[in-house]
Amino acid sequence: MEGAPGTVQVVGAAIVDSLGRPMRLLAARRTAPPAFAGMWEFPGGKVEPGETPEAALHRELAEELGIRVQLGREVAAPEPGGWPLNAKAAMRVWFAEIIDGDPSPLEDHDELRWVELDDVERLTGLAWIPADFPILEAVRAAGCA
Ligand SMILES: Nc1nc2c([nH]c(=O)n2[C@H]2C[C@H](O)[C@@H](COP(=O)(O)OP(=O)(O)OP(=O)(O)O)O2)c(=O)[nH]1
Repeated sequence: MEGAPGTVQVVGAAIVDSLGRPMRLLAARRTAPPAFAGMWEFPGGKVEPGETPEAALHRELAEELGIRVQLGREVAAPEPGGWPLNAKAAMRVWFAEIIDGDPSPLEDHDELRWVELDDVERLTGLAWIPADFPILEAVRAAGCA
């Protein structure tokens, strides 16, 4: 599904240790661009023309982290295009569990960290991209449901 016209469609993964009983979330620290370098995010990226959002997410996770995942449910977002990131972009986020590979920061990240979902202080204490905080809250709420 395409996002709203003129909107850059971004996809991200809330990678958890187990889709059935998520306890930990994998946070990734960006290396670029300078405005986002050092900030934590949901690994993912932009959907390319002709690509489905799910295919884009699988591609990005393979490129960036060297993993294959099983996607779980989508983290319900306030708009069909997903979570607003800025004036031009919105991100849809899916839960995901690793089914192959050991995640490593191959591209775009310099550190990966598993964080307990119920350790709110530690999780929200990371310097996430500001637009990600509401998403993080929804991930926690959905994951702990
Ligand atoms: N991947 C990701 N991007 C996010 C998050 N939060 C957030 O505001 N963004 C923004 C940063 C970027 O402006 C945009 C995603 O771009 P990207 O740089 O990850 O996309 P990409 O891998 O396809 O990169 P490129 O081809 O444009 O170089 O969305 C997040 O949690 N994950």
